[in-house]
Amino acid sequence: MNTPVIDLDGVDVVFSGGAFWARQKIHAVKGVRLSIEENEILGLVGESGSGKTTLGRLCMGLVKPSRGEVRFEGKSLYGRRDLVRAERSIVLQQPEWALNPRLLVGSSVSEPLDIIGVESRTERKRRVTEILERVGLDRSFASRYPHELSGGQRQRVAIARALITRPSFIVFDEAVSALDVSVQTHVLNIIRKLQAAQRFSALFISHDMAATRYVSSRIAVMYAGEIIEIAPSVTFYEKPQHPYSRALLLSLRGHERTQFELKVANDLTATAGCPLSHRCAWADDVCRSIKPAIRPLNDGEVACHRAEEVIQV
Ligand SMILES: Nc1ncnc2c1ncn2[C@@H]1O[C@H](COP(=O)(O)OP(=O)(O)OP(=O)(O)O)[C@@H](O)[C@H]1O
Repeated sequence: MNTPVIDLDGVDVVFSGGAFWARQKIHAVKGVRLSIEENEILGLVGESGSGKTTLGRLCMGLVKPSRGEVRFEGKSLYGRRDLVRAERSIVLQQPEWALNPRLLVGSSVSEPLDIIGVESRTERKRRVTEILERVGLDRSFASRYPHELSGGQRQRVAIARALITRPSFIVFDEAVSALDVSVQTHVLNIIRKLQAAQRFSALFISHDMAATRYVSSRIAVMYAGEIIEIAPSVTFYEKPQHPYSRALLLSLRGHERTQFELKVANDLTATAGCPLSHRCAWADDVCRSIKPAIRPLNDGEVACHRAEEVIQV
């Protein structure tokens, strides 16, 4: 088997939060084991505050694990100066964070070429034109300023900037969430086409289950810092194995009543058992007292004592 592009091995992240007179520990990521294979887009879904962005930042080497290890192409991401930054890129929700308002689009898009030492003006121009065309913008956009563009066009420029060095791994963190639905579909199609052309691997972080399905080959569900289900996209959307994943999908399909109280977001009441037991209609005494470990089931992995029964219904 090939070495995964990204490999998280038992990773924890603990932040210090709160006011200085009442510091508290925030356990944002807990014991995560996850790998992203070559040429794969892994979708990461979960409620606000579940730890998705922290996981994305871990994969970029922007957050240091408090425990465990993050490997990029088999090598630890930390303490290594030889890992080239241009091999990993990130696309955020607000393209404004990636684009300098005082720079022409062409200059913003070509900037990352400095990291890989592309100095020839002709070559830089050629690469900018090529990548702009790949995101559906003609060469005239290179001589415009970000404020002259629509939100969707700005996000396409941010994607072009992230991809110009041909990174092998990209994090899309809520990259289409701020766009109108019709523009969203257009940008998702561009991501799919670019992935097919440049064959990068990616972590696609989103609240939006439909957008995630559209681009991802596998789905991971996060809750309170933990991965509670991972499965191939096809089977996940047909037959999710965790009651929480089922509830997320039912709410997507417009069902208001699910076995979960999805509205009680971030109610992380401490329990010795399953962290979801206080919200789950399936929970029994075992769920309330013993924490389920994530385990293989069918063609995925799930952290639920009663998953075999859940998938029968
Ligand atoms: N730098 C930080 N310092 C302290 N706490 C942090 C930091 N970054 C994140 N957190 C906390 O870690 C937890 C997970 O946050 P994170 O942003 O990873 O979640 P998320 O699932 O991406 O949420 P959202 O969808 O709202 O962006 C939250 O409780 C958050 O407040």
